[in-house]
Amino acid sequence: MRTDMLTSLIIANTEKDTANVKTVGGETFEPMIDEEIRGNLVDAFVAGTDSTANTFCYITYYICKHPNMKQKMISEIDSVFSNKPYLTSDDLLKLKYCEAIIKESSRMIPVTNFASRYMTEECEVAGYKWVSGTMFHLNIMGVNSHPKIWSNPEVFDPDRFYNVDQDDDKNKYSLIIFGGGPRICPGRKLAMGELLLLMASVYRHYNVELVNMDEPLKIVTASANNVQELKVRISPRIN
Ligand code: HEM
Repeated sequence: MRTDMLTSLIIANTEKDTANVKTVGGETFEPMIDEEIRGNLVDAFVAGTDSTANTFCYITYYICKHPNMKQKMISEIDSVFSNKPYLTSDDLLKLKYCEAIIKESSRMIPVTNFASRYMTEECEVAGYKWVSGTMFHLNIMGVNSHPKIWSNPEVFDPDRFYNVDQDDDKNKYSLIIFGGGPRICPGRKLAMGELLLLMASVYRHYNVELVNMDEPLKIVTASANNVQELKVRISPRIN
């Protein structure tokens, strides 16, 4: 069997031998019908395209504004590429400074400002009782720029995430670009892999510069923070 997403959706919960129904802990799981498979694919395209494309624009903007950091990133990319024609998934794990840049760019401008939760039961949050039917909006932008959590939150500084313990509480709960809990973004690992590969592939071969270094990033905020325009000058690198 191939391991692509469509195959995985088609064979999900399919017993290979006889029956098409699987029972786990008394619950029955059946293969998805075509509409469900289509729905999952549409979800992935809708949630996974603009999010990653916009994040790549934020990254481009911030590193072009900070030439020293850009140079450090390029040195890392060159050292991991070495003389290889392409990168493996293991190589991507070595791009620690690039990963820090992705996180810091997303902290400065998250793709979405809010994640929402609808309470189906009465609950207690922050010492208050809330009735069933309450809708909570998690303020992602607010958390990612909270001065109690981040020193100088308005300053772009990838070192916040470079060579630090990724599992400490601050990293786990204070940077919520992908949401959290059972509804956390299911595409987060794919998105990180895509962004690392794109950064490495572009900056290995090209110089990218902002056409106008003084122009602020033009963003239109709807459900996502969409980059309206980002003019860059691209030229081949001379190695
Ligand atoms: C940089 C890229 C991305 C960012 C910043 C991002 C961010 C988010 C956020 C904040 C949520 C809400 C999570 C929550 O409510 O706790 C979400 C949900 C979701 N994302 Fe992503 N995402 C990205 C890429 C992707 C990709 C590549 C895919 C799929 C291929 C994807 C598929 C989804 C889906 C299906 C949901 C809804 C999950 C649910 O409601 O159970 N996302 N994403």
